[in-house]
Amino acid sequence: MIRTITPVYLTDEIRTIEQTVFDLPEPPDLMEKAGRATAEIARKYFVLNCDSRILVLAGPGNNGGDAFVAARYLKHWGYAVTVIFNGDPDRQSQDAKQARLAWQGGEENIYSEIPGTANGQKWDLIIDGIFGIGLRQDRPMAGQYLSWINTVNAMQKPVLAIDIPSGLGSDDGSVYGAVINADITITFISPKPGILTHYGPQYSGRIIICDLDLDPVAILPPRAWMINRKLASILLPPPRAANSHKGSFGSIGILGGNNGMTGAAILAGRAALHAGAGRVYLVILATSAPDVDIVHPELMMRSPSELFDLDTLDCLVIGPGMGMDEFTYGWLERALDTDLPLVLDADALNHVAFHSELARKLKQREAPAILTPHPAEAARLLDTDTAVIQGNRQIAATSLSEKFCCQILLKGAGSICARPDGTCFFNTSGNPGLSSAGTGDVLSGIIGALIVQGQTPEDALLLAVYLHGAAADELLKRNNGPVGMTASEVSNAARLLLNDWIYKKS
Ligand SMILES: NC(=O)C1=CN([C@@H]2O[C@H](COP(=O)(O)OP(=O)(O)OC[C@H]3O[C@@H](n4cnc5c(N)ncnc54)[C@H](OP(=O)(O)O)[C@@H]3O)[C@@H](O)[C@H]2O)[C@@H](O)CC1
Ligand SMILES: [K+]
Repeated sequence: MIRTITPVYLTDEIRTIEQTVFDLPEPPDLMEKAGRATAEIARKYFVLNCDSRILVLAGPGNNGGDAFVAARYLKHWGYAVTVIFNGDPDRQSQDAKQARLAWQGGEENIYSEIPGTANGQKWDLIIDGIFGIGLRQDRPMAGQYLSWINTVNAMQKPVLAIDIPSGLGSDDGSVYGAVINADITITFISPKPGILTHYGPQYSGRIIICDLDLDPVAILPPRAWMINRKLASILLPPPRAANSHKGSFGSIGILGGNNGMTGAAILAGRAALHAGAGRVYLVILATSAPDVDIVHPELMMRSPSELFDLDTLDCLVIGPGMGMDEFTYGWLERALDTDLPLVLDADALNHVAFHSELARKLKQREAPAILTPHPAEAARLLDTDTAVIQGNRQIAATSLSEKFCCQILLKGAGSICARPDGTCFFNTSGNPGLSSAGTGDVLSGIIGALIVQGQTPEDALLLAVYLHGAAADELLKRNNGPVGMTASEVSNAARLLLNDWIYKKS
């Protein structure tokens, strides 16, 4: 299954692939392919005509080499192209030098500075080839390159980034000084983690992958992949059999909703219903817990002990709005002692972070568990701070997975699903509309619902994360967000989408 989906490589891995290709008896000209592909994307995706003026920024390395090649093709196709380059020609690689000379061989000029900002009005497209995966993170960006990036961003013109928006860390998605704000990023060989997570989704715009006619998976087995529509469709449950019954779709228990937070448990419960669970048992811990959810009376209310006495449960979601008192500690301990698949969210994670005996139980249990921390919860679990988590989300997610021997979903822009074997998946759906209270509760309900319907916890997690983000994207399309998007709407939209996908309506 995994072989058919899109791999994601770290910079070192891309370098290994590149070196393997260069060591071939007759290596392909990767820079020529990369530059030409860039020019083709410019022509295809941006509104250009024969009068269009294109500004190409070429940096000192091979990203700049790609830019020179792109400039040559675009010029050849009739556009007015201006190239800016102020690197040291003597320090260019052989390929980049050749690309520059081929541009100059066409008697074209090279300028060392972007013409004054007043002239910024004249560009129809800006191509960013300043830095790619070779951006040094130990050297703060300064001087002319910092100024180029700020100048381009201030122009607010269409921007195509080559390989990765300049200034973005290709492995971590951090901002190193300043970052080009791109409309489209054409990325080579594989998408880089940095464009998929942290600040990447904000600055990369639409991502177009160009494999340069290589089969990277055959060269280097990947350790990370993208979660996209293609992967989601592979993971979908089959259409329901005509003679199915509620028992066919499993029973989920959800425990949370302490005083002041009953909504969290209700949201998770409703989401589990919408995602197709056959039976949903809900424990609302609040002293004034309602006997029934009037909107969804299908939810079966139970006390905690009644829940644990059920012999039909297939998965337990524990934590949404649960609170941190000693009783909840006890219920979590009891959950960890079951052999049910568990989804641990919110305060269940905080309990694990603060009580080493719970962490030990979690690590030692044989049944699977999924932990769904947001960055602050992840920081507590790793005993660090949020900035460290966000500074390298992939490392944080894999460290958590290793530490607790569980699957981890590190939430936030570009959510990461990590497995204890060190592999991980980057989600590509979702938008800032999800930044509101309750969306995490909905997600935990969806994950659990897919598990009780028979999916492996691994598959359920990937599909749930993508579905949850895609539901938010649907709401965005209909202008129900990002401002004011609610968790309940995400839950409803997820149901629509899941049915659409399973029954191939879209
Ligand atoms: N891999 C592949 O298979 C393929 C790769 N290709 C392309 O090559 C790109 C990678 O090229 P790359 O390795 O030359 O690095 P790149 O991003 O151009 O930057 C290095 C230059 O920037 C400089 N520099 C760095 N940090 C800096 C800072 N903070 N502030 C200031 N300067 C800084 C650094 O200076 P130095 O450290 O040497 O002093 C050096 O001059 C890749 O992204 C893709 O576009 C394609 O052609 C086809 C296949
Ligand atoms: K770039």
